[in-house]
Amino acid sequence: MQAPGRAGWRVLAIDPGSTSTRWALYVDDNPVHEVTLRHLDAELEAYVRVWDQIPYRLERLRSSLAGRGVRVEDLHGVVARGGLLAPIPGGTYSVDAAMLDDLARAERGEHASNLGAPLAAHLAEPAGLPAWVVDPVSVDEMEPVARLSGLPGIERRSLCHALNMRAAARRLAQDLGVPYPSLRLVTVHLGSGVSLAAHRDGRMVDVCNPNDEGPFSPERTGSLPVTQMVDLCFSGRYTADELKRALVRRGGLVAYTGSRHLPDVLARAGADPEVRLALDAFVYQVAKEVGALATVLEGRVDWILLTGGGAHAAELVAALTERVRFLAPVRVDPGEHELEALVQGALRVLRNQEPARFYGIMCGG
Ligand SMILES: Nc1ncnc2c1ncn2[C@@H]1O[C@H](COP(=O)(O)OP(=O)(O)O)[C@@H](O)[C@H]1O
Ligand SMILES: CCCC(=O)OP(=O)(O)O
Repeated sequence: MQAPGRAGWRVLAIDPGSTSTRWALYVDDNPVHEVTLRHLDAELEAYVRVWDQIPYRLERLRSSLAGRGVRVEDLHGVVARGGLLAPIPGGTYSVDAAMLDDLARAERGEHASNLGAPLAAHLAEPAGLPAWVVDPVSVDEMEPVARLSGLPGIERRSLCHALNMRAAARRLAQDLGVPYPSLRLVTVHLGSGVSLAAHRDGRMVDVCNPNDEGPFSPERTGSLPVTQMVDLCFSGRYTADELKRALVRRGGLVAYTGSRHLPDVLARAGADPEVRLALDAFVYQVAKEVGALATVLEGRVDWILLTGGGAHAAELVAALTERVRFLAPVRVDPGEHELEALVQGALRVLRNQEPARFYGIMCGG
């Protein structure tokens, strides 16, 4: 691997989302460029599968990089958001054939983050550079006791906003001047989906998967009463795909209020009792899950950490804090910082602070 030289480590980070591809160039810990490329529905709907978007997004990335004068051959590596991979421990993973194979098949689901590894590899490989993903959404460090659902054959799945929750946990540890593994934390990612995790000994020993369970979110239902759900499945009103989409994209706050945007919901809550009830129920359910994860940590919680875009909403944060502060002090670290978290993961490898892991080896490939 190339040495950093006087100019420092130059890392390109890529974060593909459902309606955008964001990229950033960092030199060491400092951002030089941060760019969001927007993708219109009309541009993406031509692609049947998420994987089919690779040439289109790659072309947009290449021309945006060229427009800013960024040359791939001047970099030390390319890092991207990981996708719906096999359940693996957290860390920085080299993009390898087994990973690309898994993402191309998308057996664990279609998600824009599945594009991170192939985009990074397409840019890095011709220049002989390493490509990595960091803390993908499928990070799984759950204990055996957390996996049972109550029905043999259905296991709880560890899917969550691992990258942002772990990065916020590391920032908290750094600010406190203690190692991250020494902290017992409950983290809450307040995004369009709400993920939670209990952290102990540097591992997320239980998580709340926003697509399957826990509180409702700005656009997801979370847990539902199971017998009523069975009736809905057999009502003939939806195909399986339609129902899944409704649960993860059109459930929760947007279903009750017509909006998935917290500032909008908060602004209307004063005058509209139904919106107020939906907002109160959202806060109630998130707080209830914080309490559940506090019991995973036997009540010994050092901090409750609120992060994600929703943590910018002061009224929401105040209401949530009011309900959970009896458990532990609450720290607010708003925003997603995913590009920065990706770069930090790459830098830990470049600086030999952590080895890169190999997906194929981890998954027995
Ligand atoms: N600056 C902000 N102030 C208040 N609410 C915000 C802010 N940014 C995002 N949100 C809200 O947080 C929720 C999650 O949004 P976002 O962070 O964009 O999530 P995602 O990336 O998961 O779609 C949305 O309801 C959004 O309206
Ligand atoms: C599946 C957990 C991660 C997640 O929900 O990501 P998005 O909010 O980006 O869909």
